[in-house]
Amino acid sequence: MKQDIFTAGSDTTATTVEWMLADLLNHPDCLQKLRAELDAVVGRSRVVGEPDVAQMPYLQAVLKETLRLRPPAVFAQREAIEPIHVRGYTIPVKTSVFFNIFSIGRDAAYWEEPLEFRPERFMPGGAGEAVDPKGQHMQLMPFGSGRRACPGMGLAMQAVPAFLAALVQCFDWEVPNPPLDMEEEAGLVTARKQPLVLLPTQRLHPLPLP
Ligand code: HEM
Repeated sequence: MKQDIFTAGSDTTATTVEWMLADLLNHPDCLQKLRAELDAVVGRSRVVGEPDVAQMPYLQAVLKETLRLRPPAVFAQREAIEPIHVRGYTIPVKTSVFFNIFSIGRDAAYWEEPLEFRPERFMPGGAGEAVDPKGQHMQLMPFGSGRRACPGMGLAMQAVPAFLAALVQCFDWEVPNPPLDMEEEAGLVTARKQPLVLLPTQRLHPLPLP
């Protein structure tokens, strides 16, 4: 059980932080907006933390957009406990059924220009404004849904954006060899194919040395 929690909770969260940062670096206008929100809500005299996340709608939108476009867990699996009829097909009892979380988030029937990284779609007035990623809306279910949905989703929705926000607040990030390669590695967790190599420059000094 402990092993399950560590395995399921470490790669997923680390990968999400990496993709968030990479997508922000590819979209400097989004990075600027996030910095402006950080300056307004937190300022520069302390490090952003989990309690700030609720006051930062743009940060939350960046997280949701990353989970839509680059969900770390690409599918969820269930077993039919009785025959199910879907669109003229019958799924027999005991059949494994896979939900393609990756494709659902990129479905053009639900998401305008689905391959574009656009956190604004989750901001007030955007088409995704009311869409909750925690398994209530089928067009976005990065944590799965139902009784076996991810039990770490509440933690992830707090800790991941707080960590990313601290990276953006405390450092400027330079891409040594632009453009960033955004290819995905096939696997249980969709990691970056190439490691995210960046050069950090300190931007604020949250823990001044004595
Ligand atoms: C961005 C972060 C995360 C994402 C996207 C994610 C996604 C998922 C998904 C899609 C599932 C399968 C759900 C289903 O079948 O309906 C799952 C299961 C699970 N997750 Fe997460 N997860 C994340 C973070 C975490 C964290 C932080 C923990 C623990 C601290 C965790 C623990 C688990 C466990 C134990 C399961 C298996 C649940 C079961 O089989 O009943 N996850 N996760």
